[in-house]
Amino acid sequence: MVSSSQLSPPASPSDLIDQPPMVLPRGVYVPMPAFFTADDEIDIPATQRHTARLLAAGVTGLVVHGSNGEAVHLSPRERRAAIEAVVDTVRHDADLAHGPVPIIAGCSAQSVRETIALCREAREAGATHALVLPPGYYRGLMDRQDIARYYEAVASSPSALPIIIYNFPPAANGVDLDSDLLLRLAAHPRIVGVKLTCGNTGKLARLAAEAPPGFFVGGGSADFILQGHVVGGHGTISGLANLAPRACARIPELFDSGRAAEARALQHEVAKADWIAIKTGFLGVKAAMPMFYGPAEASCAVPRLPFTRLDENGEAFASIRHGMARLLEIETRLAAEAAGGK
Ligand SMILES: N[C@@H](CC=O)C(=O)O
Repeated sequence: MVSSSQLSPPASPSDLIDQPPMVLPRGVYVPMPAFFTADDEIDIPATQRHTARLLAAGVTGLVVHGSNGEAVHLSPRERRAAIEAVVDTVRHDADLAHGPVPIIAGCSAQSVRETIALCREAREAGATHALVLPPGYYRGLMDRQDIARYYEAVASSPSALPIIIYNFPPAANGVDLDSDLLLRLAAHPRIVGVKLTCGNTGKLARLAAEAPPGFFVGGGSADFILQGHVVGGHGTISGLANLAPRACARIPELFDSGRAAEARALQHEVAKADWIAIKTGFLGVKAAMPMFYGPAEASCAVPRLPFTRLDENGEAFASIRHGMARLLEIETRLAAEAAGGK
């Protein structure tokens, strides 16, 4: 799924300073869950297993510490450990024939200073980009100028990584950046993309039309991959791709090869399953891991307190079992086809 050779291999932290921002290739980016051991520590082997499986599925890039990754539950030391586990797997992946993989770290904080510090730590751990929510805690005191100042100051710091704006209003106290502000920010040379979890495909179309070349306009949920692609978006950064990376990638491929009806039919299935993932959030994605990857991954379903794993006899779990069954069939078929084609 990587379609660009513009990326250089993961560099040592000092190499990344002063380099031009890496352009994100079109494709499927996966915001990974955080995995915990029975002792509530970061589960490095589970993190690496999942990284390897996503790479084998051909995903374009990985996101550590997005909303699916329980970033707000992690200490700085744990954030670093998870990024390093992913970076290490990517660097040593023997099957990685398709080139370097962007590793995007969630680096959201409320002040410019703290956000830059998170970016610096993520860069030192090997991340290539930072995914940053607008600050929302003091929403009532902030105007557009403050939001613009926040992003431009972070992006201008030599310590920061290239920035991807994370427009997800429910996670930012309702702050929803419009296309005028996003286009202003896209002009900054180190603000290199946006994840639109707001689901506003009109905004997505305006950005695809008017953002500078190389600015990545990504949908932020799997339920509008086709809609975003048709209007010129560059891909998706979607939690559902943890479970069905091949189905997510297949939608634009079908469309581009002139099979629009099949692309639409697949998008319908993905959107139905994604609605379950949207309603159950990271708990649902985690709960579905053993369904998609086998009972040995049951420990992956465990979140950090105050959350608890979904009750296997409860309604939410039943909705996952039923609502994702068709997607599981499709993903299994696509995986078999890929294996057969090798
Ligand atoms: N629905 C979103 C949630 C966070 O951005 C996703 O799919 O990742």
